[in-house]
Amino acid sequence: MSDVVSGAVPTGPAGGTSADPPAEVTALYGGPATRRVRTRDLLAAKERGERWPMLTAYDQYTAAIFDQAGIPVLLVGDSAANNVFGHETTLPVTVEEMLSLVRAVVRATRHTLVVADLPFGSYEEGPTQALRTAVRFMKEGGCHAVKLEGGRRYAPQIEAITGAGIPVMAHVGFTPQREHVIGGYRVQGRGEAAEEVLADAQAVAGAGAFAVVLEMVPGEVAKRVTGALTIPTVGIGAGPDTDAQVLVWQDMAGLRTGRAPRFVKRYADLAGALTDATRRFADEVRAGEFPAAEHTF
Ligand SMILES: Nc1nc(=O)c2c([nH]1)NC[C@@H]1CN(c3ccc(C(=O)N[C@@H](CCC(=O)O)C(=O)O)cc3)CN21
Ligand SMILES: CC(C)C(=O)C(=O)O
Ligand SMILES: [Mg+2]
Repeated sequence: MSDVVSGAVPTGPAGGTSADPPAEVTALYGGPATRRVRTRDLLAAKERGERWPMLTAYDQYTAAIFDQAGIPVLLVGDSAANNVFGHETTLPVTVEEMLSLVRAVVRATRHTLVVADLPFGSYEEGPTQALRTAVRFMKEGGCHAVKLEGGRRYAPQIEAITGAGIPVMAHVGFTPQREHVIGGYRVQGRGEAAEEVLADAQAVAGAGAFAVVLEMVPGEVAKRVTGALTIPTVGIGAGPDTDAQVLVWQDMAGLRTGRAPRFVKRYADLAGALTDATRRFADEVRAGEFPAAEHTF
C-alpha cells in the first residue's frame, strides 16, 4: 500500500468502529477486509446490477462523513472552482489548487476510491500533457484515479493515462469546461445527437476508461448508453437508468443557495442550519452570553 493510503489520518468518530468499512462499501468488494474500493469492484457491481452513489468532496470533514456513510467513490471535482473558490465557471481552477483539495480528501478517507478531476488546460494539448498531469495527481495528490472531460477526441489521452497504470473516469454529454463552445448549460444528445453521445461513450470505453460520467443527457439516451457499455455509467441529470449517480455535495445537502439545476435533489438544508447557528452565535456574543463559565479557563 502506498504511504498516502497507509498514512491516512484517522478521522472517524472517536472510539467508534471507523476502521471497519460500512456494509454498503464491503458489499461492493464482497468481503470484510479493510481496503479501498477499486475500479474492478465497480465493474463487478455493474455485472451484479448493483447501483452505487458518488459525491463530490473537497475537504476533510465532509470527505470523512461520506466515507463513513458508505459512499464508495468520491470525486474531487473541478467544480471546486464554483463551490470552493467562488468562480463563475470551472475554467479558472488550477492543478495546484486541485492538488491541495485532493490531498485533504485522500487523508480523510479510508474506504472510498478518490477520483481527481483534471482541470481545464491540464490535458487538452495531447497525451503527453495529459499523462504528465495525471501522474502529478497520483504522485502528489495520492488519489486513485483521474477524470477528464471529452469523448472521441480525447481517446488518445485516455489511452496514454491508462497505459501508464492510472485508471481514468471519462465524462461525456454536457462537459462544463467546454460551455463556451456548447453555448451554456444545455442538455446534450437530444434527437439525432444521441448517436454522438453513444459514439463518445463507446470511444472512451474502448480507450480504457473504467467508468463514464453522463451529464445532462435525456434519460432514454443514458439508458441506451448504459446498456451498450460494459463499464459503469455515472449519471448527473441523466435519469434513473445509469449504473451510478453523482451530485455535487453542496447541492445534495442544500448548502448551496440560489437556484439549482433541475437534476438536483436536496436531502438536507445545511444552508438553513448554518445560518441559524451563525445567527445564534452572533446574538449570544452581542448579548454577552457566550462564552459562559464552562467555556472559560
Ligand atoms: N454546485 C454545482 N453543481 C453542479 O451540478 C455543477 C457545478 N456546481 N459546477 C460544475 C458543473 C456545472 N453544472 C451545471 C450548472 C448549471 C446547470 C443548469 O443551470 N441547468 C439548467 C438548464 C438546463 C437546460 O435548460 O438545458 C437546469 O435547469 O437544469 C446545469 C449543470 C454541473 N456542475
Ligand atoms: C459534477 C461532476 C461530475 C463533476 O465533474 C464535478 O463536480 O466537477
Ligand atoms: Mg468536473
